[in-house]
Amino acid sequence: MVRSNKPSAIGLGESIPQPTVDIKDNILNASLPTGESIVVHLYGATVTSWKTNGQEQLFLSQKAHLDGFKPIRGGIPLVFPVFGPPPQNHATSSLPQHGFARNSNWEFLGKSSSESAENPGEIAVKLDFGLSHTMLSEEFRKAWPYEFGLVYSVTLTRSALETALEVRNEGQQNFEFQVLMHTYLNIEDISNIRIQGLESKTYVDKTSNASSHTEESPAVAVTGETDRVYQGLDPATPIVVSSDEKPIFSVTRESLTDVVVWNPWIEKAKGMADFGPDEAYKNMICVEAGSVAAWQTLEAGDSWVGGQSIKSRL
Ligand SMILES: O=P(O)(O)OC[C@H]1O[C@H](O)[C@H](O)[C@@H](O)[C@@H]1O
Repeated sequence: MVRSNKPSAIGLGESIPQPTVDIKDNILNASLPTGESIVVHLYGATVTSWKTNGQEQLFLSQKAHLDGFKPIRGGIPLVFPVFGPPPQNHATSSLPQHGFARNSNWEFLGKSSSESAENPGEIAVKLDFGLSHTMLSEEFRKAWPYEFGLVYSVTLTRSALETALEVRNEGQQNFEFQVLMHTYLNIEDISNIRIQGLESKTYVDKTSNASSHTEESPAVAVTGETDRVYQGLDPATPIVVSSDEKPIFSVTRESLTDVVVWNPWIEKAKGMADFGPDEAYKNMICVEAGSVAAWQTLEAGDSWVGGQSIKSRL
């Protein structure tokens, strides 16, 4: 999205209402003058709420731990530097499933607001979060001893939620990483949901021995446990989630060519201690933009940026 670099109206004597940003107990609340809002926990830099028109767009388990005890079950946990259980004999082998970003304490780097170039008067707010090797627990630093810096930007506009991650290699050694924005979308009823934009793409089905398939459906329905890694997608082609044939979310990406579609369904939902209530699997679908089918190599001194933009209730 193109925005003007106009400075914030505050102090200029202009009357454009500005976003509000509060931080309390390591939780940030930001809202736009038009009413849209987000909540971000410094633990994991996890976005746990995104409201538009008074409606919650992200799913958060009622049993999610919000005290730093374990990664937050819901919202948008960030997966880095490994997706899933780490492979053996790899630099990430000693890390937990999905790495350390979602279970480390990030710092708030600051906020900025800007005016939409397309719709003057429409204000967006961007919150930046940082995590570097010096901030990791000793355990994580030992398990992945690279000198890195992450800057995660969460931008709330009137029509979208954008999340972007910059990965910097600040050391002398190259490193490999995977990244994923594990977005839990809030839905009314999984039986009415269809996902478009995946047809003819190859996917690995993690529920059946990582077997490889080609998606045949132009509108994928979720009728049982689903855990698929779709690969090699064009990031500019939106993944559209519809309910009762009405589009409710559209996800475009930048530099993220894989998309994971996950729903734990009945048994797995019951088996997760932090997932609740049991039937809540009907109210969520994870559409996760990432780069996970292969490894990104980042050379010493280089940086990489990837992100997603989610539009809701289109
Ligand atoms: O339980 P978690 O570690 O949060 O992982 C939750 C899920 O994340 C992704 O969607 C993976 O593809 C699934 O295999 C995994 O079950």
